Amino acid sequence: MEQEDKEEFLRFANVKKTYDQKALVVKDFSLDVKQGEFVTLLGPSGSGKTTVLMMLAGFENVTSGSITVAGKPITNTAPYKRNIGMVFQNYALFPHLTVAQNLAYPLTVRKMPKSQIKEKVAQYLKLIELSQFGDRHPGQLSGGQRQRVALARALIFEPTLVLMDEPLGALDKKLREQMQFEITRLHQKLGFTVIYVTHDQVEALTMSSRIAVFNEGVVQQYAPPDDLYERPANAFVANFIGENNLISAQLSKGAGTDTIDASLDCGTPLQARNGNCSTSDTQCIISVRPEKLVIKTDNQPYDNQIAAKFITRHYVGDFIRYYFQLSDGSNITVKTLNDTKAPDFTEGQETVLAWMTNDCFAFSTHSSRDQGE
Ligand SMILES: Nc1ncnc2c1ncn2[C@@H]1O[C@H](COP(=O)(O)OP(=O)(O)OP(=O)(O)O)[C@@H](O)[C@H]1O
Repeated sequence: MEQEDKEEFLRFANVKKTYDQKALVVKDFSLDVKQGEFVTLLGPSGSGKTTVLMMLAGFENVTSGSITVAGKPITNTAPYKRNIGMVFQNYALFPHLTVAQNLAYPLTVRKMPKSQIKEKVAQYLKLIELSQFGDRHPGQLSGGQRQRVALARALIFEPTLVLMDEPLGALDKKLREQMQFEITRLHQKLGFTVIYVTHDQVEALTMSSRIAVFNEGVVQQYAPPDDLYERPANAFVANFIGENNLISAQLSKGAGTDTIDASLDCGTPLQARNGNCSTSDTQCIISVRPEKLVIKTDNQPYDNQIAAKFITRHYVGDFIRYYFQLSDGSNITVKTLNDTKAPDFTEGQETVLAWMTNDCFAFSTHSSRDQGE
């Protein structure tokens, strides 16, 4: 990937933050971002994502640790001198100024000559395809148009770093998708570095070059979207990103190796890839995604299989979600494409589910990265 050749641009090193001098809301945050990357912070509510952005922007001080941009510490630099663009969910446009005046504002405060400002505003209005709307006020625009103006205003002074905190949170699904496309297009065209916060996993997976999954102020995994989805580092990430069946099991052998033998609590033996189990683990959590499970209808061989009882199925349009129960009462979900092969069952009917070892992980039961590590 071309990003690999680039220098580290932004670096958080062991950043900690407390608001009340008691509890750390950011416990030990370290992250390297390369120039031009699109990095998303993803995590449950209250895990410290906005706090990290605020410290980077300079609106909150850092309790300890350092933040450097292009090798220089910025923690003592005033916010307006950090040259960082910001986009928030609520647009934050000046309602009494026209669209063109809103765009001109960051250039005026930077004392750019008037003729250049005019040129630049026209260029950015064109970039966001709102050339005809320069004389309107924000109140005369749709939500999507307003957010495009907010985006252009954050970019017009050519910041090297742009922070976006839930920028599309107020938009409906269709507009959101259009704006995701728009932000990606501008990012590719202009080459700035983005630190993005969202609750929307699909948004994070489709837009980011790398995602940092947060829990309780600590990064659990920092990786490109496909790695995160296909190779979660621990049970927290496996559970947080996408859907997963997480089933408790006993380790039989192989905890120090790449492939593990285990038996589910219902007694069924299986093989799994070693997610992060060590030789000290005796129990583990088996994770297998619903779309990797197959409802057996023929004799095609699979590495693992298990008897299950059909409970119900939900029609979701392009796919069907089946709910089954294992003999120990635990539940398991299967997702299949809604095609002619999607089977029908009656409630309580016995069937067999199957999957490949490669699609299945064993994770330690005490594996999430926390402050103790
Ligand atoms: N100004 C503040 N004063 C005191 N505590 C704060 C302040 N801002 C945030 N917190 C606390 O810090 C923790 C992290 O909050 P933060 O907003 O960074 O999380 P988040 O991951 O962005 O959450 P969300 O996804 O809900 O926006 C929370 O427990 C929150 O209550």
